[in-house]
This record gives sequence, structure tokens and C-alpha cells, in this order.
Amino acid sequence: MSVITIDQASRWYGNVVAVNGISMTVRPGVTGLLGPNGAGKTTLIALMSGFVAPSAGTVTLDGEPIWRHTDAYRTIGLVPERELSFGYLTGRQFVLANAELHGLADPGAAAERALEVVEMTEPAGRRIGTYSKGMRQRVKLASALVHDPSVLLLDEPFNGVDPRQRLHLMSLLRRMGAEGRTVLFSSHILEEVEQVARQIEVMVSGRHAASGDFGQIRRLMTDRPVQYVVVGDDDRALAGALIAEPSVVAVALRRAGGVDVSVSDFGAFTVRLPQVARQHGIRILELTPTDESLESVFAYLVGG
Ligand SMILES: Nc1ncnc2c1ncn2[C@@H]1O[C@H](COP(=O)(O)OP(=O)(O)OP(=O)(O)O)[C@@H](O)[C@H]1O
Repeated sequence: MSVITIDQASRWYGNVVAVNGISMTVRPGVTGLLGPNGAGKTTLIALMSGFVAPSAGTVTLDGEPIWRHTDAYRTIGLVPERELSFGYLTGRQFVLANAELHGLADPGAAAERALEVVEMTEPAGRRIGTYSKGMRQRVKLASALVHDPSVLLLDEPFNGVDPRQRLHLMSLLRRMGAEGRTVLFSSHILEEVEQVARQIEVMVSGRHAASGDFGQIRRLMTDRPVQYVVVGDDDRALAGALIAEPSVVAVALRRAGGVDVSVSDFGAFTVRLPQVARQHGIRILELTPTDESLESVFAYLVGG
């Protein structure tokens, strides 16, 4: 069982601060590192895998600093975001080369075992250049697993992977976590993180913006001002009734039909909307959130 502890860690490149005073603990099981592009996820993963040194603060594995610590490297497997540039090698050759680099006693057996875990034994004799995106991800995962690490770090592993392969990868990560490995993966998609991770850490603009299980993060993201379009069978009456609600901060009739509603208290609004409609004899035909993009959620978290 391995634990990564990040304590007030920062990393800057010239005057760009990629990671800014982050403290978090990554324990066995699956953790999702959620944040928009450029949030510093790749840099934080590089700090955790010992690829870059913190400019300030510490990053430790079971109490030992990771940077320049060979034993830590033997415990960590990294699946980087970048594409494999070894298209001319077969999957098997690539995984075997990694097994040899680790100086394993029986690299051949280790490579076969890792290929089997990711279900790539059959296509392993083909060149990587002929693989689909999902297959390339699985080969990267096999090479990260070849030395049986207790920590597995994956940078955007689901990017560009088709839905079937995505489900396969998700169940693999869940299994790794259930086996007691410390698994952390980054993503900019909340739904993706929710499906796999027990613990979610949110990063925005280099900072640690939130931490919790998916229920807590979901609540945090929904307890924020939200915009809706509500369409009823009498929009003017609906607008009049809604503006009297304390959970509503603004209403506007839309030219195309329906009412734009700004809501300050999402929970109260969802309870009150059907009650208000019933009281005024209005039928609600449609209710659509209009600013559910993750960017607006992140903007709220940073501001808040
Ligand atoms: N080697 C580097 N030299 C200079 N700036 C860098 C370097 N690596 C990262 N940065 C900068 O640090 C910030 C965080 O980048 P990082 O790649 O860690 O974010 P990210 O959350 O992984 O984003 P993405 O998902 O787009 O890769 C960005 O502003 C980036 O331009």
C-alpha cells in the first residue's frame, strides 16, 4: 500500500506558475484529478512520478521524497498523455523493452503478464503504428504495469478513446484500485471522473480548488448560480410567478419562446418550480440548463 503526500508543492517554469502551493494526499484506490486544460494536471503528475523536481514544497512516497529516488521509480508506473513515438515496434517489443529497462529478472514473462492484464496479447505481435487509439493506450498501460508498481499515474487516459475501449479502460482502473494500488488519473470531464474515482481532486489555474468524493464535488458544482431556459404553456405568467421566488435572481422572456431564469439556489429552485407551476395552473414543457459547461463550473470554483 503506497501513499503519495504533496505538501505545499509548487512548480514554476520561468515566470509561469504551473502548480501553485498544492497540498493533497493520494491513497490506495482510484483518485481522479479533475481540471480544465492548462490547470497544471500534467505538471502535478510529473511531480508525483519524479520527472520534475518541485520548485518549492515536497512530494513524497511513503515518507520519502520522490525526486531522484530510485526506489520510488520502481514503485510507480506512469502512463503519459503523449502518443507513443515507436510506431515501428510491435506492442510486445515495446513492453518488453520497458521490462528490460527496469532490469526485471524475467522481462519476457513480465511483458506477457502485463499484455494479458490489458487484454493485448493477441494484437501484441502487430506494429504499434497499426493500433487504434484505445489499443495504444492499453499498450502504454501495459508498459507502465510491467514492473507491477503499487502506484499507477495516468495522464488523460480516456482522451480520444472510443466508448467501448473507454469502458474497458475504466473497469481496468477500478480493478487496479480494488487490488489496493494507488491509482490517479487526470481528466477534464466530470462524468468520466465520477464513473471511476472514489476520491476527486479538482485543480484550477495551478491551485487545488476542491477535494472530496463525487457526491461532495457534484454538490459543490451544483450549489452555484445556474441559468435555465424554462418553457411553459404561458411564459409571461410563468416569468411573473418565478420572479417572486427567493431562489430566482432574474427572469427574461425569450423572443423564441420560454423564459431565461437565473437561479441562485439550485436545490430550492428544483423543489419550488413544480409547486409554483401547479399553483398558477401553468404546464412546464421544457427545462434546460444553459451554462453547464465545465468551464463555467471551474470559473465559479476559482472565484468562490
Ligand atoms: N516545460 C514547460 N515550460 C514552460 N511552461 C510549461 C511547461 N510545462 C507546462 N507549462 C505551463 O504550465 C501550465 C500548466 O500546464 P500543464 O500541462 O501542467 O496543465 P494541464 O492541466 O495538464 O493541461 P493540459 O491538459 O492542457 O495538458 C501551462 O500554462 C503550461 O503552459
